Amino acid sequence: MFKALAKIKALLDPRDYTKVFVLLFLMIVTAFVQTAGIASVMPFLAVLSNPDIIDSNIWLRKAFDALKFESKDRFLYFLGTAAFVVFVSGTALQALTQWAITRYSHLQQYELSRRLMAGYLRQPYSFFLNRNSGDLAKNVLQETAQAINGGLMPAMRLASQILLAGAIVALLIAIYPVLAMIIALTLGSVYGLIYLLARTWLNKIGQDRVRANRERFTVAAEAFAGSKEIRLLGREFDYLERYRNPSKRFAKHQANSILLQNLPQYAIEAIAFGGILLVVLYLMDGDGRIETVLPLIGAYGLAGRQIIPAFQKIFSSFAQMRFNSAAVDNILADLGSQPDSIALPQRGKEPQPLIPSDRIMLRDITYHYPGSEEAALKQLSLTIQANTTVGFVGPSGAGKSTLVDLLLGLLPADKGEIHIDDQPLTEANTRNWQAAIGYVPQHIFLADQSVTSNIALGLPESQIDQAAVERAARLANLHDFVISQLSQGYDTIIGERGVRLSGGQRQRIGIARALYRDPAVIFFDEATSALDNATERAVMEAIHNLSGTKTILLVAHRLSTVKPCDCIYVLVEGVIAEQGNWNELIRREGSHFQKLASGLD
Ligand SMILES: Nc1ncnc2c1ncn2[C@@H]1O[C@H](COP(=O)(O)OP(=O)(O)OP(=O)(O)O)[C@@H](O)[C@H]1O
Repeated sequence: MFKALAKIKALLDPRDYTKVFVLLFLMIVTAFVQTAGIASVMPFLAVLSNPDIIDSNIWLRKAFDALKFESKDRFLYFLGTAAFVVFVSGTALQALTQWAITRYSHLQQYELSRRLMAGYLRQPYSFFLNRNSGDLAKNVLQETAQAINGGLMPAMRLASQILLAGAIVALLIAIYPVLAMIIALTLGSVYGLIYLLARTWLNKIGQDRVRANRERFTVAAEAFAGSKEIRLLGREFDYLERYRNPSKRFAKHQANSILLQNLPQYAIEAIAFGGILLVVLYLMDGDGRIETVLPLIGAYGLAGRQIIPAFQKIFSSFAQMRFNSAAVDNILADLGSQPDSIALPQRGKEPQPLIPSDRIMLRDITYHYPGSEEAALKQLSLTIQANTTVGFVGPSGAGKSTLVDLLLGLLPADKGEIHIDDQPLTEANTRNWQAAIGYVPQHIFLADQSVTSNIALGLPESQIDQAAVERAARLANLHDFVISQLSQGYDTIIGERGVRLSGGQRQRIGIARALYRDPAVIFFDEATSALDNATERAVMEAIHNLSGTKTILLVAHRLSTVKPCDCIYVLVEGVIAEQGNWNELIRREGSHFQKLASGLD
């Protein structure tokens, strides 16, 4: 139990701990006032059934005299009104507590999902290589709600109901100890027994719920991302089947946990009804005087009305916390310590670009992908002179994209160093290095936004420099197309993943995006493969025109793309096999480059 509470504490924003104490204070006051409401009915019923009790009962006499009442009838009205006011205050306080708990919990849900999202965004790039994006989105959007609604909320409710039930039981003990003990023990043991029996099962279905949810999100994300291929292959039914099983398991577990939470209520209601009849008979069996019995019955009736739901809520909170402990664990695992995390850049505070003026140097770089035995890069060393254009070619799987990702500061080398001029690339200056870079990847990510927003990706509209957008679009050979063929020019929305554009147009948006910041170093990773020959020639001409003023690194399959490069590196199985300019390499007999040129490698 303490472990569960410690986990729930870890879900909270530490800045909000004091609010938990305020809530606890509110709960204590509520429990006290509600119990006072129950107790306050006793003097009223005692006087109602026998007005002469005012003379014989010392407390009633004192109150009657102190408040200077003259008639017993008026005193009775006063007692009734007082009981009503205290009772209503208790109920109002209960409503206030529930409101505060609900509001606090929902704000914590927002805060938790924001913290988790920030945590993910801070993760190193290698984290995303091993995680499913559908799973991450599900954790941020849905599982945080589950952890709060099924972990934090019930824990709060548990505290408030334990306080209330405790206070009522204490009152009942003060009135009639034996009966109070019987009631507390009966309720406690019925609920306790059901909980003990269901505990392990709740754990099991809670864990499977998390698994089933992950599976159904992954299948749904795959089905929509691959809708084209799935349709062509006619695999819709297979995807539906793959979705059906986890989806059904998920629904079943949710329903079963709710059913279990409510199940004892029905049994307890029957027991309670019989119990009240027994209490009445038992009390009447004593001295049997109505003025003694009626206040007790009244107090027990009201207490029962409060205590049974309180026990029910205590039980359902325990059950809910047990069922959702796997969801809480799942969030905490990702929220936990993130030793590799990188601080997010502050808004409006662009890091100072780290621009190479002399060279970019790699020394003895080795890199293994996580879980992979074979190194993708093996003791690779090379020097790129600043403001030159270099090309990387090589057979598929040779390590070209891996080399680019290391140079981009996205993957950390296992061994070796990268130097920008004389500065080693470290965690501290990676953001500065990245601020100097423009990157066009193999697969361009496009947002379902306007052309302008895609070129200035992620920037708020007010901060977009439209002149820079157009300059970049002209360089990428995109401007004429946007102006003449898109109905709303740069404001045209291009659809999810750019579905309303051709492959070549998408790639040109990617190129314009890389050029938008007017970077000093530009990486093209197979960036022109989707362009037709004429467009590629035009784009490459524009890019090569930048050489001399910028450092340009090109990864290419089409050898013609790297022909004008100052230096071409041939990568084979993670090492630089050959290097030189086009003329040198093409003349080398039996070289890898010759094989690549003739299409044999
Ligand atoms: N995320 C990953 N996890 C494990 N291994 C990977 C991962 N990405 C790439 N690899 C492996 O690393 C090696 C180099 O891959 P890389 O993508 O760098 O090659 P490439 O030269 O760019 O190939 P291509 O020209 O086909 O794009 C390959 O053997 C590949 O299987």
